[in-house]
Amino acid sequence: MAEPKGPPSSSKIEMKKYSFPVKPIQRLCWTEATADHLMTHEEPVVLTDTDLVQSALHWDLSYLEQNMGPAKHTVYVSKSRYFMYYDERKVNDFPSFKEPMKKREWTFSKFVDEYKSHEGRTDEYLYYQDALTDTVGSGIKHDFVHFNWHWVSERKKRYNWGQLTSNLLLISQPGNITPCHYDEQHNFFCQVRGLKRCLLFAPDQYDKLYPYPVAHPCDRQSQVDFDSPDFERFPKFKEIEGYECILSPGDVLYIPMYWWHTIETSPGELSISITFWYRGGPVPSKITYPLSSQQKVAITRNIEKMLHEALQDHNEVGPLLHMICDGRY
Ligand SMILES: O=C(O)CCC(=O)C(=O)O
Ligand SMILES: [Fe+2]
Repeated sequence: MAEPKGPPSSSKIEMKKYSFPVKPIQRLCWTEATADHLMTHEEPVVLTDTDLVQSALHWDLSYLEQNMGPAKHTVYVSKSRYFMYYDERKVNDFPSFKEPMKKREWTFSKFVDEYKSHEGRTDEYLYYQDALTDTVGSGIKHDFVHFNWHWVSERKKRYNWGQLTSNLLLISQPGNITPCHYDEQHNFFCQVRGLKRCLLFAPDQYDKLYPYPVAHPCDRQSQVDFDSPDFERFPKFKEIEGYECILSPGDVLYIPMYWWHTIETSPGELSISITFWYRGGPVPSKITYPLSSQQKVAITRNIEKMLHEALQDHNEVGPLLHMICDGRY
């Protein structure tokens, strides 16, 4: 079968230029054997023809404004185009930590008003990021019920994933960027409106991406500034190699658990996306060795958490790890 026609490449739609090498993420009709092979091996793939969120492809700001209901929703406000996630529960342990963005709780119509008044501004940017819940009005409930739940639950069973945890609705201003991080869940990332460029890095690139310590509010995020990498602090970033795709409406990107990703909205237009996040499956009854990079990342997280818990001070974790390793391993 011929490869399905794809959206434009990043070189054709003015997006950020990076110096590291990237390979294309394959774009395949979900019924193809190669797509199934990639998913089975927890490798990313852009799936076409899933109809997963077909019923949402008509969503735009005015439809959402009329149908989202009166509840409040989370909108992040940032002084730059970067929206780095941080865990509010960890902020108090790091007194010098500066929140990279502010969290606001707004009704949808307040968001739309703010969105319109922020168009063209270069001092402040907005990014709506909230879970779809049953507070939404009947129009959106209807669209939600008509997502391709049959298809997605068949995928969950086939790949032995755990339960669906949430569907995050992401509404981005043109040009917004989510910096590089990994999540501890599998994700069917669905593009509904506009274009997004996704750069992914395999879990074995961990040492080249220098994540913040687990106790830090920016746990799971890379410390490397991709626009001007500090090669003295992060020398292995010079060896980074990634994968790239551009998503257009109807595309579903499988982002496997522990795969790093940074996502950029095209500068041309607003973007709407919906995530389907699934927990990892149960530990297999027969473990094979050597362990995968994913399993090793899980181990490092547990070691860091255990030391933090035992020492009760995140400042003591590094020195203890050095005491164990320096001159020994
Ligand atoms: O689309 C984005 O800006 C970020 C999405 C993301 O990180 C995710 O779905 O895991
Ligand atoms: Fe993510």
